[in-house]
Amino acid sequence: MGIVLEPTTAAGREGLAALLADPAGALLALDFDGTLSPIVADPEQAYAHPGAAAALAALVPLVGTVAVVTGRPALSAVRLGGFEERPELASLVVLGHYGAERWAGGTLTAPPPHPGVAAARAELPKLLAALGAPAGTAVEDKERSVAVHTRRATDPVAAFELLREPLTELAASHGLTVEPGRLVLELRPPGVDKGAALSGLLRERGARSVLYVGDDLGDLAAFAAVRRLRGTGLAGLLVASGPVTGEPPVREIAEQADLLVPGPAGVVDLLERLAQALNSAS
Ligand SMILES: O=P(O)(O)OC[C@H]1O[C@H](O[C@H]2O[C@H](CO)[C@@H](O)[C@H](O)[C@H]2O)[C@H](O)[C@@H](O)[C@@H]1O
Repeated sequence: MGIVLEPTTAAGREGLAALLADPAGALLALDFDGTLSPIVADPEQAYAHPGAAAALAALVPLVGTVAVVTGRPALSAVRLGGFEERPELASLVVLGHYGAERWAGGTLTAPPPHPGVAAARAELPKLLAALGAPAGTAVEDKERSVAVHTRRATDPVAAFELLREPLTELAASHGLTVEPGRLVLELRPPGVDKGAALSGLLRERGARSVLYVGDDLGDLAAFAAVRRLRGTGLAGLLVASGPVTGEPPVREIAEQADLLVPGPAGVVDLLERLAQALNSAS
């Protein structure tokens, strides 16, 4: 079939074989930051890899469903991904805010905002000042959540550790949860995660196989869902995107993956190889 992809696990090889044998029954789901887009200092500048939208567009007519599952607001991923500029991506589904939002067919559906987010956001500046958060600590207002980034601090890991517990307490005091990620602590409403989001979409589409690609702690819930569903007969291939920007891959993701690819360029290469294999089989 002309595809050089070698998952390191038997389950991963089964997942890949099922996807190639029955593409109409497959759901391809990918995280955004660190997977389709490189990790950069400014979250507003995290544009997708130049080949990402084209690679996704090539797969749309070949597989059952193509989706992006992200912690970002869905519209932020749509914009940075350049998804709306490609008519071939009209059927792309983007699940944003860990599944709380859904963008499909150009329309966004989302629940009302959790009141705790506005309250936590209002208290953040005073708390960060009281904690002596170092220069470079940055607040990303995501509307349905608020994220505190430490990547631009002189010692990003020390800043992350300084803020971790107090932000967890602030979140809890407003009925929110803290989602840790790559040098980011996000205060967001509980009750949704990428595992529930992915499982729901798999059910909705009646998918018989799934490929999920992720790079960060927020993707672990999706990895866990695929591992659980494999026990019920769904075929699944778990791919880790990493390392990126000189950072090692997130350990738990790399450990649980069936295949490791080198960052967004490696993800795009993987998508192109899949499309090539499916085209040559049809
Ligand atoms: O679920 P994802 O699509 O992976 O989104 C997770 C978070 O990604 C973004 O932050 C990360 O990428 C930034 C841009 O490269 C980087 O500066 C930051 O250090 C990373 O943590 C995004 O800003 C967050 O809102 C997302 O929740």
